Amino acid sequence: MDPPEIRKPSVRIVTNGSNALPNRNNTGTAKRKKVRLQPGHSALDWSHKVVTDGAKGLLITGLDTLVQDSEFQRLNAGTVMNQVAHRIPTYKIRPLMAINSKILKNHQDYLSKHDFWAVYKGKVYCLSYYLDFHPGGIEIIIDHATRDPPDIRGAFDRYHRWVSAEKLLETCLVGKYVED
Ligand code: HEM
Repeated sequence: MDPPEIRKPSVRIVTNGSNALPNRNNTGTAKRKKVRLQPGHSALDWSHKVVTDGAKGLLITGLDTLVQDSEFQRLNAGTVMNQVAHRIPTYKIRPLMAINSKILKNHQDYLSKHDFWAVYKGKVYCLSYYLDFHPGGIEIIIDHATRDPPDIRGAFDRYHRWVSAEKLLETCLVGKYVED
């Protein structure tokens, strides 16, 4: 018996010649583009860093300048300042520290990336250490986090709604974002 005839699909697949995926795929999320991470920067390495350094509050940069910032002192008088002075990890401080756009801008050193904070769902996170672990690269986060308004929630959801940022950045929490 002759083998069944194999028919070519009638749908023509059109590419732009660079193997790029279309701008939006059928799940409604945006084009995916992974970067090559440095050795020691896998998701597993990040989980380890969170429970070691993060738990001790060591994943937060810029605290020395923060406590001297008069705008920060104005917004966070009393019990919060006390906890910061006692070096309580910021993710444990209650009520959360209040950060406005003026304070945030002093911690968005996107050229050296040594002190980089971003707003996600109304909370301020320190991404200085996480940036090198981000599978989508550093620039895309910096680009969105330095826009006005600064909340990266929309962009985040367009690329990976399924990722739990709150969990990944649990110990990178600086405080809550407040309007000026
Ligand atoms: C403006 C904000 C952000 C944008 C536009 C963005 C974009 C991207 C892109 C383009 C990728 C590569 C997608 C792929 O090919 O898999 C990616 C992957 C990823 N990003 Fe982001 N990202 C943002 C913020 C964040 C933040 C704050 C976190 C962590 C808390 C994060 C966690 C991840 C993870 C875990 C992956 C891997 C997802 C997977 O493999 O399924 N991203 N991101």
